[in-house]
Amino acid sequence: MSNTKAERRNIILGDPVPWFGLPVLTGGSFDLQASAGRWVVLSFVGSLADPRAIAEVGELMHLSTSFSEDHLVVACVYTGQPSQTDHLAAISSATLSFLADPDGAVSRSFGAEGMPRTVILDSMLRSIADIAWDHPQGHANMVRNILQSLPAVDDSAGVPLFAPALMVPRVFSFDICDFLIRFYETQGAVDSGFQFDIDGKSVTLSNWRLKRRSDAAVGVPEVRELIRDHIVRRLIGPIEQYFQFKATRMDRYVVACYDSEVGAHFHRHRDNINAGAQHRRFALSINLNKDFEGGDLLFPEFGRRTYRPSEGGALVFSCGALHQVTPVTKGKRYAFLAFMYGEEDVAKREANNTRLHAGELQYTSGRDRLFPEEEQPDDLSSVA
Ligand SMILES: O=C(O)CCC(=O)C(=O)O
Ligand SMILES: [Fe+2]
Repeated sequence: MSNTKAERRNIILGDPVPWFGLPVLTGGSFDLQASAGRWVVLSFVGSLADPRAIAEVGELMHLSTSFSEDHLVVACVYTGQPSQTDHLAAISSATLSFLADPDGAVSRSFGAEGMPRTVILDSMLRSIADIAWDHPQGHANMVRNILQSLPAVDDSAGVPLFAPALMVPRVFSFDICDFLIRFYETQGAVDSGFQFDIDGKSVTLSNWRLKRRSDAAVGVPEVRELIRDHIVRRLIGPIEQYFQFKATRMDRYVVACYDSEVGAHFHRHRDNINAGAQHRRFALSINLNKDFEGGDLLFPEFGRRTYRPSEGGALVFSCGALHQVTPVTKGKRYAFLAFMYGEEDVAKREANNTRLHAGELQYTSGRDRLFPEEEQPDDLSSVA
């Protein structure tokens, strides 16, 4: 989303900054929302032709090499149309990227019009520093001092951080867990794709750098019923009690497997960002086994603490939360995965059908009901 109409705006320290997406000069794209959960350094350097821009970027490049990508990332934002990008490809890294802001709209929205500057964000994408090139103590000097003084994200709040996730043990019995693992092994699984938005519409593509997992969709009515029944009896209550949300719909019943043999993992993402996924409210992960290493959930905005549901236990979290699954390093992690939402989201989901690329599964309300007995036959509901 390149915000072409953005007005000039000054950053208010402490406030969240606007999310944006921009192309990376060396290929791919940068999404600010997916970069949360670490210190983010946005350096608006103006035109690549400016010799000072080259000098400032040199300083940032040097600095970026001393940090890990879980701690800090630097993105240098250029305006105009840079012609030579080969040397940028050579110095790009996990902690340093170069973004194209051809019409300067994003730079303007960060107050960088006229005076290049570096804005530093915390793990929740709120600005903690705004350093202009004309800073009296020197721009590069100030940036260096700040970056070197930043604590680990885990220590950045001054108190221990916990993700707003609900852990509910014993939703599935061990027998159901074993049954679902056998179901996965006998039914056969397919490579699990990652959703991208292309031209405003969502499409599922395979990208093993972002996600490596195999999924078996649960289509058999009796198995779906077994799952639905346990979720309704054991999980809907706690979700309502602790999150004040009545989940009445659930979809994407999948048994997933993360296999250490292929370094299975799921990179940082949010579940409700894509055009066709905005109806999703809560994500549900139920682990089906425990004999594996790695494969933990992590919510980077709340530090590097990891979360692992017990065998048969559920972890429920907001689809708006940034999360990732760490690589499985030993054995296989099996999990039942689904998304939950409510009656008010059905219309949104139906409308989202037009925001799915051809070939994506179109939604029809019905099979996602958690309380099918409450379904009103159409002919009755239309009787005045
Ligand atoms: O493996 C998990 O527990 C979470 C998977 C996930 O984040 C997703 O499918 O969107
Ligand atoms: Fe997810």
